Amino acid sequence: MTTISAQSLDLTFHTGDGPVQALSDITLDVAEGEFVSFIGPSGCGKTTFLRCVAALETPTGGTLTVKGMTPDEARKARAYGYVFQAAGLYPWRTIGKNITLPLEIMGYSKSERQERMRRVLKLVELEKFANKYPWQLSGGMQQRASIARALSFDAEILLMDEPFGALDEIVRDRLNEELLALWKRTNKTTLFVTHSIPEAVYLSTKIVVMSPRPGRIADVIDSPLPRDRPLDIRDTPEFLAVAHRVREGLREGMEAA
Ligand SMILES: Nc1ncnc2c1ncn2[C@@H]1O[C@H](COP(=O)(O)OP(=O)(O)OP(=O)(O)O)[C@@H](O)[C@H]1O
Repeated sequence: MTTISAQSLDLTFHTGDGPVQALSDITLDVAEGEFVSFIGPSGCGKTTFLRCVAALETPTGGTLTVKGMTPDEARKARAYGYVFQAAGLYPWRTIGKNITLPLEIMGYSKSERQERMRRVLKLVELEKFANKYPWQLSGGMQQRASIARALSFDAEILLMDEPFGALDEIVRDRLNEELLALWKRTNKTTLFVTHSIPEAVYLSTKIVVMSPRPGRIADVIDSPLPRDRPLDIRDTPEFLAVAHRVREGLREGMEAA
């Protein structure tokens, strides 16, 4: 079943310096349970596309549906959770209270909030940290807490905008493995923005390679890799072949721009 469908999507920002075309003719279908990465140079519209899905931007052309609804209807139906590059946790609230905050706003009862908070902290293996404050956690743990918060209200779609961009490579590798395991357990449809070719290839069932000015799709790669992916799959010829195709797509996109 198609969860997200973009048909000939355009978005032009009108700025003081004239129009900026951020997205041009984006046509893409994302099936339920897929893990889709968006990769491309800075300014190619990756974040803008996610923001359109989240109803934070309004396209100026084309159509976009989320679970058969307009993005705004999907937002009201709480179809997605959003994870940003910075974990965005409130420093004065404990990890547990950061996670229950959106649930409180949504009107869940106290016992339901506690139950959900415990469940999602367990999913990201932070169950012992509910009473700690964000500054008592490492950057990677904070990002996991932020993922737990996005999962807490059972959104079917997870939107992740470079969630591991600020982390060192070893932590990032571990979080990639954990995210993959989490995705397999929860089967969430995931849209994931990254600048890293290995990260995109390791995580995704589909890789969308974008090119800049205006942001267009240069290539869409359906990954031939199995869903079970130990980290050392990155040394296999199949993995390297996909990585090569992504690199080619990025290069061709840059040359055409
Ligand atoms: N609110 C806005 N007003 C005007 N221009 C904008 C706005 N938001 C984004 N843009 C422009 O739209 C283009 C796409 O931006 P976007 O942030 O989506 O790119 P990106 O691929 O996510 O980049 P990065 O990898 O650096 O995060 C850029 O040229 C950006 O300057």
